[in-house]
Amino acid sequence: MTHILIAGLGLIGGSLALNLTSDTSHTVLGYDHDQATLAYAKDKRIVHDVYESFEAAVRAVDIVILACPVSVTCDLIDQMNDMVLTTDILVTDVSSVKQSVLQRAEQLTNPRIHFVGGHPMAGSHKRGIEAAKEHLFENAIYVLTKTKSATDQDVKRLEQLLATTKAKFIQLNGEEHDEMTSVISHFPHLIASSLVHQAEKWQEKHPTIPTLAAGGFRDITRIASSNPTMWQDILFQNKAVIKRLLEDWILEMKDLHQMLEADEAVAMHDYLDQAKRYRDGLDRKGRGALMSFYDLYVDIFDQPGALKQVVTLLAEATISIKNIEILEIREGITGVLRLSFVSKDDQLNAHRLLTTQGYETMLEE
Ligand SMILES: NC(=O)C1=CN([C@@H]2O[C@H](COP(=O)(O)OP(=O)(O)OC[C@H]3O[C@@H](n4cnc5c(N)ncnc54)[C@H](O)[C@@H]3O)[C@@H](O)[C@H]2O)C=CC1
Ligand SMILES: O=C(O)C(=O)Cc1ccc(O)cc1
Repeated sequence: MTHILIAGLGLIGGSLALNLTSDTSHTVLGYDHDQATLAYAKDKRIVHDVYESFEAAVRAVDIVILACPVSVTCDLIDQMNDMVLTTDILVTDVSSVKQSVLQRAEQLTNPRIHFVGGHPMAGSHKRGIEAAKEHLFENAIYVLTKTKSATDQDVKRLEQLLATTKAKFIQLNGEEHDEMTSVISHFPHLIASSLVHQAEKWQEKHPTIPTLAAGGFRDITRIASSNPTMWQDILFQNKAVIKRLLEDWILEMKDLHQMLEADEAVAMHDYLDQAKRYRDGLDRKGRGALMSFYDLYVDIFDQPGALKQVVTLLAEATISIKNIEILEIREGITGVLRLSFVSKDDQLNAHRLLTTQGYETMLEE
């Protein structure tokens, strides 16, 4: 029997708990500072038992998963270092930022603790245990980072433990991780929020702005609806990289301003074209750092009956859909469904099936 502690039973900790309890050889314990979260976790059997004391919980297990906000995770590593432990413990985390966590982990002097950094690169805009989902990490990239207190065997053990998540593991060092996640996750978050602020400011002049905010604006600002407390923590924990990206971004915006000022239409076209090429290529390169899928666009009419029809057709043909998004649709008017599939085969089979049924579809190549 492996005894596992999850410290921080929110969206990520709760989702991992749901995975780990599905294996009967695991006893999963939970620790959180929020009483209601502990009560919910126990009541819904998301964990086998809960603890109000972090130290008591650590003493009861062989493996600890730290799933609190990044700054709290750093403090918990320090607390574990001061504990007198009688058995070896494999410790990992789930933090979106790695260097600040690894810095603490590399300072560990407690010989009982073996630390492997972790980051499952999937989530949602929701927070808290009630949003936890067992399948949250399916096909997602799960980054692992070895520290000097851990062996390759520890990394393997963690991969085996987390195999039920169906995530894909890769190893990166902290610097690589923080630079890459800044580019594709943390910094875009800041920009999404700034676009929303811009819309809100312009709404003073044009009150109908929200009515016009259609597909493009909604697509690019979706992540601005995420948990502000968590993102504030991430941005400050990864401050050095974010500041560098922000400086580059400001220079690039100045270049764009200059192109308009000087009527450099060709340069602007090239800028947009180069972005389109790179963006189009991302989906073809298989799974990115955040997941990429094989997409199919389908024209539909008259929601929600039409949506049900498409989903039923695909379900009957056992083609599984990973994600559905409705783009720019209003009741009773033509709309576009974006269906995402995990494999190229599913995408092509869905394309064939729906076109033979008379649907107008477009494959994202
Ligand atoms: N939300 C997302 O999409 C993703 C988040 N992460 C990382 O996962 C970690 C957790 O994020 P979420 O689960 O989304 O947040 P969450 O807000 O859903 O859960 C955090 C949990 O930690 C608990 N907590 C907070 N401070 C605590 C403290 N001092 N002592 C004990 N418990 C405390 C909260 O009560 C809550 O249950 C963060 O480090 C985040 O960077 C990683 C991948 C995706
Ligand atoms: O929903 C999205 O697009 C996300 O960006 C989810 C997410 C949030 C934080 C992470 O560290 C990893 C993934």
